[in-house]
Formats: sequence, structure tokens, C-alpha cells
Amino acid sequence: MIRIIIHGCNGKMGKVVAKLAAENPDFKIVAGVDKNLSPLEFPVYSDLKDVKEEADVVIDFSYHEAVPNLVKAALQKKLPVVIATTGLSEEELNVIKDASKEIPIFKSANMSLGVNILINLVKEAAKILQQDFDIEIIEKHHNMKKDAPSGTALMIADSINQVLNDKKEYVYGRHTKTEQRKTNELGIHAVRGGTIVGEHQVIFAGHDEVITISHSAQSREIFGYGALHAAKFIIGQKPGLYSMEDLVKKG
Ligand SMILES: NC(=O)C1=CN([C@@H]2O[C@H](COP(=O)(O)OP(=O)(O)OC[C@H]3O[C@@H](n4cnc5c(N)ncnc54)[C@H](O)[C@@H]3O)[C@@H](O)[C@H]2O)C=CC1
Ligand SMILES: O=C(O)C1=N[C@H](C(=O)O)C[C@H](O)C1
Repeated sequence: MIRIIIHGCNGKMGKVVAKLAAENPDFKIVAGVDKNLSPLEFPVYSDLKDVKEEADVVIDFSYHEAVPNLVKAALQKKLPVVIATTGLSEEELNVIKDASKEIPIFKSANMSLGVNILINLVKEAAKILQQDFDIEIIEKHHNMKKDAPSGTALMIADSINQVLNDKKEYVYGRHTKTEQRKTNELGIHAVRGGTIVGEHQVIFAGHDEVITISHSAQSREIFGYGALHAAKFIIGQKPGLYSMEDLVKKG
């Protein structure tokens, strides 16, 4: 049985992970960490360093500012971590990279299998269409989401740039622009409203034709299942920074 600490346990995703784990005898939530100390069916602490229960892994769905402290405590406890939180700054990402020299860390802005398949399709399309098609990304999320654009939109943009040798310059929205679109631009646009779980569209717009590759999350459970799958994967790995690509490769 895998013993898990949920960081961000009182949030929307923390509660989904706890529910899914309770339904599966392979997993047990031994404790939670959150700045909101509302009681749950396991002990809740305000800091990972104070958790007394023994655990095998931490799953994090919290807030970007909370991540460096989480990683430092995980380092002291020598615990593997699954980081799903988005909106991380360069500085926060560097804390993760440094810690991954000593503990295994799995990080993905999107824990669903579908988005990771979308990324593979988009990479292939970008290679083929790069000369004649303009690429733009539109993401849509619920009105409670704090970061924009989504971590997934940025992850998709980075994967396009990876296959196009960093040719694209990201343009966030166009309200400040009063000039024609340049061919090296990659537009990224965020929509917020209602209870939209998460939608990502990658648009390849050519002369008189448009190809759209899209993913629509229809529940938060897809991210929860993905995070539990990642938790199982990261336990026992060597120190390093792992992604969905590593998990998919392993099968
Ligand atoms: N990688 C993925 O597949 C997914 C990632 N996310 C990301 O996960 C994060 C959380 O999402 P939600 O659960 O929807 O948000 P939420 O706002 O419902 O939950 C966040 C929780 O973190 C807690 N928190 C905030 N600051 C904290 C701190 N300093 N220390 C401890 N706890 C703290 C809050 O009290 C709250 O309970 C966001 O960054 C979101 O973008 C969300 C869904 C899927
Ligand atoms: O905040 C969310 O809800 C989500 N955040 C992730 C992101 O920023 O990409 C993943 C998912 O789309 C839901």
C-alpha cells in the first residue's frame, strides 16, 4: 500500500485525490497539509515538516508560493514528490530543479493522459506545418483559477518551441498590439468563466484552412488518477526531475 501526504488537501484537487485514494486499497492518505486547517478524515498540518505520520510520497496541488517550502521539507524527509501545482516562477522552478538532484520529483502541469497525447500530436503537426501555418493556443478554465495562462498552455507552447528550435516568440493576448501578426509569433490566450474544468485548443491557421487539435477535461478525476499513477511511478526512482513523458514511456 502506498502512503500519501496530500499538500493542498483542502483544495478542489486535494479533495479529489483523497476521494480517489479512499476508493482504492493500493493507496492510503496518511496526512494532509494546507494553510486551511479544516478537519478531514486524516490529520491536517500547516507545514510538511510537522507531519508525524510515515509516508512514501507527497502529492502537491496547492499554490505556487507554497511549493519552495514544500520541496525543502520533502528534501529533509527524503520524500519523493509529485508536483501538479502551476503558475510557478523561474525562482520556484529552480528550487525544484536543485532539490531533484537529491530526491525524485515528478512535475507536470497536466496529469491527464489525454493532454500528453495532444502534446505528441501537436509536436508532429508543428513540424509539418511550421512554414505556412500560424499557431495559436486558447485555454479555458473555471472562474476560481488564479494563474493565467494555464500551466498546460505553457507546456504545450514549450513543446512546440522544442521541436521548432525555439523559433517562436510567445504573445499573451493581443490587446497591447497595434501591428500585424509576425510569422514567428505563438499566441497564447486565456478565458476564465463558470465551472469549465479545463480546455486547450491548439490552432494551426493556414491559407483558407484551419486545423484545430483540442482536449477537453470533463472532470477533475482525470488529474487525480494521473497524480496517483505518478505517485506510484516516482517511488523508488533515482533522484531527478521526471515528467509525464517518462511515465508514458514506462507504460
Ligand atoms: N497538473 C494538473 O493536472 C493540475 C494542476 N492543477 C493546479 O493545482 C493547483 C491547485 O488547484 P485547485 O485544487 O483547483 O486549487 P484550490 O485553490 O482549490 O486549492 C489549493 C489549496 O492549496 C492551499 N494552499 C494555498 N497556499 C498554501 C500554502 N502556502 N501552504 C499550504 N496550502 C496552501 C489552499 O488553502 C487550498 O486548499 C493550481 O495551481 C492548479 O493550476 C489543478 C488541476 C490539475
Ligand atoms: O487550475 C486548474 O483547474 C487546472 N490547472 C492546470 C493548468 O494550469 O494547466 C491543469 C488543468 O487544466 C486544470
